[in-house]
Amino acid sequence: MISTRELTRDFVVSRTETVHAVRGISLDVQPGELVAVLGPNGAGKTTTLRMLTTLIGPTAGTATVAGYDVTTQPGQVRRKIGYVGQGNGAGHHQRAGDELVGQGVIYGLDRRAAKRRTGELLEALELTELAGRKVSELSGGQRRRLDVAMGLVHAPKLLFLDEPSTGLDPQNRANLWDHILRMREQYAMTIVLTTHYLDEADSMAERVVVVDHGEVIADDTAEALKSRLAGDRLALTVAPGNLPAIAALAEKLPGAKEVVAVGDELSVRVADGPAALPALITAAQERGIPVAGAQVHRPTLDDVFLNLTGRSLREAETNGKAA
Ligand SMILES: Nc1ncnc2c1ncn2[C@@H]1O[C@H](COP(=O)(O)OP(=O)(O)OP(=O)(O)O)[C@@H](O)[C@H]1O
Repeated sequence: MISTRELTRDFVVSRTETVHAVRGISLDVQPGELVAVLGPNGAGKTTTLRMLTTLIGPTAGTATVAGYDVTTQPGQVRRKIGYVGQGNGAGHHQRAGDELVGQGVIYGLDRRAAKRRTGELLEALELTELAGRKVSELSGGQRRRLDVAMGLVHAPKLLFLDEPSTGLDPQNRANLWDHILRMREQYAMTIVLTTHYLDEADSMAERVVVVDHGEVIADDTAEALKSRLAGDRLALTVAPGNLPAIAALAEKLPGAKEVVAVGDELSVRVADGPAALPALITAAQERGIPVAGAQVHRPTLDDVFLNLTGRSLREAETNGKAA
């Protein structure tokens, strides 16, 4: 569905400064995949999406989207894809239903087909009762759902969503996601989205592409990334006097690293927490070391990012760091 090779985009900001926003991204997306592109502010996510949706051209490299080349066949690409940008495009004084019909006509549907499609989408996104409302009168969550409908009016098989849930409260985020996943089933779509919500990428996407400083630094399922790059952390509570002995046992666990004792707790990073924990407790019992408490902490995608870059994605977000 998507194939890029060394896709690159520079922005010349002044005679002395060029921003290397995207530095040679090679990516393949198969039909039906749901891919989340994750990275801190300024990582190059939006720029990549803008190239794939033909809004801007690459400086170098190639990209084929839905069978067409983004540089030489942008018109064909646009007809095949849907794009929901950040803070999207519905006109504020238009009525929601009219906006959708108008969008359908722009995409070449005749008025009747556009109205039929509008009815279908309004229903699927639970907006039917709001069709007569002006866009400016919709809530943030409703407006975002309308944005998604706008991107789907011409029934694309490939949908790009740029930070679809940014600015929504948790309830509206969950609701938007319900709708997106339902639409995906209904229309058998491939979806590529950008997000900086770690939990969202983790739970929704089957595949996570981590981008930093304009490059892909990891690309796999969230589960695989977490177990390969971060591992689980075991935390055992024992009497302080027993910490050295239990630390020695922890060192022998498969894939053990970062063995740290703090207070009465021993922490160790292992490849497979649920398997390692009973093994460690058994070994402790055999040596007569009582274990007062034990927990397995599964890693987050933030642990993965930290592991890859030495920075936390959350910190990078808070500081608003740019590439
Ligand atoms: N039109 C432009 N002119 C100059 N620099 C740009 C332009 N668009 C983007 N950039 C720069 O390119 C880099 C990548 O920006 P991009 O918007 O792709 O990041 P992002 O990962 O989408 O970030 P965010 O999560 O904040 O949306 C940033 O340093 C940004 O300042």
